Amino acid sequence: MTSSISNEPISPLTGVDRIVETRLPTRHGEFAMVGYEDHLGVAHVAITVGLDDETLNGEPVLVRIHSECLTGDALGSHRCDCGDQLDAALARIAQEGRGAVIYVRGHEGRGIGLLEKLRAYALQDRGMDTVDANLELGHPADARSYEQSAHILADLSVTAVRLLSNNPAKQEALEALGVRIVDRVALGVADRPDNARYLATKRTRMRHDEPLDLWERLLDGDVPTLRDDPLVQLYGPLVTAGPDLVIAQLGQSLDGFIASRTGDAEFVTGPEDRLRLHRMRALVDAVVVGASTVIADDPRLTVRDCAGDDPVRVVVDPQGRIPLTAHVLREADAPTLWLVGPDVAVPDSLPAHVTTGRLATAGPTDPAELLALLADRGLTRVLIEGGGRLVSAFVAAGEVDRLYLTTAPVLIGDGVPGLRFDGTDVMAEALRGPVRRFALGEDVCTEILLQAGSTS
Ligand SMILES: Nc1nc2c(ncn2[C@@H]2O[C@H](COP(=O)(O)OP(=O)(O)OP(=O)(O)O)[C@@H](O)[C@H]2O)c(=O)[nH]1
Ligand SMILES: [Zn+2]
Repeated sequence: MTSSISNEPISPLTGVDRIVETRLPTRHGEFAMVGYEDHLGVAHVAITVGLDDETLNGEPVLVRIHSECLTGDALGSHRCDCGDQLDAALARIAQEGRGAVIYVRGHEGRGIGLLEKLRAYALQDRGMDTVDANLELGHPADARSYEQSAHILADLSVTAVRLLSNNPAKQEALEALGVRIVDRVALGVADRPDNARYLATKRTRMRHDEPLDLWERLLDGDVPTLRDDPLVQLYGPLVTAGPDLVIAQLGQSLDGFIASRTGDAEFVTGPEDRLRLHRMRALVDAVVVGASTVIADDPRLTVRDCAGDDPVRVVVDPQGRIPLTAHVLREADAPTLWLVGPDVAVPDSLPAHVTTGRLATAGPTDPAELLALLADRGLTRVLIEGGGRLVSAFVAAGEVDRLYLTTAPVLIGDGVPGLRFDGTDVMAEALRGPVRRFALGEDVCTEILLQAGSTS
């Protein structure tokens, strides 16, 4: 039992009156707003964008039918996901440039009213789930009717809908009222600790969709409009950056070392930062390291801690120093591009996953030249992963768009330094950029926007 929705075709007797039109500037942009009154005297609003366009012509329109929820929408309650969904729906529609949010009043508490919903909350505080709480109070699990929504859609000349909802029963109820729904678009917002049980109940007992994995969505290039989700905040800009992107990263101690003086770099930063690194690998075409890093750490450079494809592993090795036993040369778990200087003798028979390329000199590699070499091979989204010298060269050359420095709460005292480049005499000339900070377990990852080219 998921709804008490009437299957009656929509009738003019239960129609809505269009009362007023105005505009609504919001942080998502400006919307048109239409106020309606239904036959019971309840007011509803449609918040729309791009619908006055003559070209609408039967095109499916992105629509959110949003049930009033004072606690979630207005008070920001985390007991439910309504506030996040409303925000995400407005953002999505604004982004698409066409669509409507129909805000249905009288739907409070799945149609049982505000005070009854609060009574249901009180029962849930004592352990009952959201369905049983409604039943215990003598209500159906879902008491909503969608007739006013169907009428409002008709009034807006929307004849085909892409419904933003995770609730198949809502789609069925609207279809029973004659609304043509061509697609149901998931409105994925992240679960929160406070609403996890409620959302789980909606999934198991009310047929709501399973949550979308945010990371999988980001990998697909889809950036959900969850402004306060750390995953979206940290990786969203990398997903939307387009085909050309150079990022660099280092994990270091609070006193600025990436390894001890013996070169031991194991566990400088914690597991959360390691996951961050694997995610960044998954978002680029190529991950670039210097020969010293391969010699010291023998890294695999693959994506293992999260879903995602392995990037091409690029080793910058102008003097041909890395051993043939290095993991990246020996193991075919991902393609490797081994870049060596003009005079380095490369063995004839290298494993099939290894390609070689020639650098112009045996001296320090010019970052711009290296990026051009990678671009020639179609590798235009690049992560400079380490070590300190390579990252420093890229930063100093002004070739890094975003630098990620994770600092761990550990003092090494002496060791392999992180960033070192020709400094400035006065602080006013020091390299700065807009920063964002992300707490990763005990570590702090600082992102600095360096805007490639700004320092050269
Ligand atoms: N009775 C009751 N209503 C609740 C509870 N939590 C949220 N609501 C109401 O549920 C309504 C929203 O319904 P949901 O089940 O969250 O979502 P939906 O509209 O069916 O589906 P989506 O389109 O995916 O959002 C709002 O009116 C909320 O006030 C609860 O524990 N009990
Ligand atoms: Zn709610």
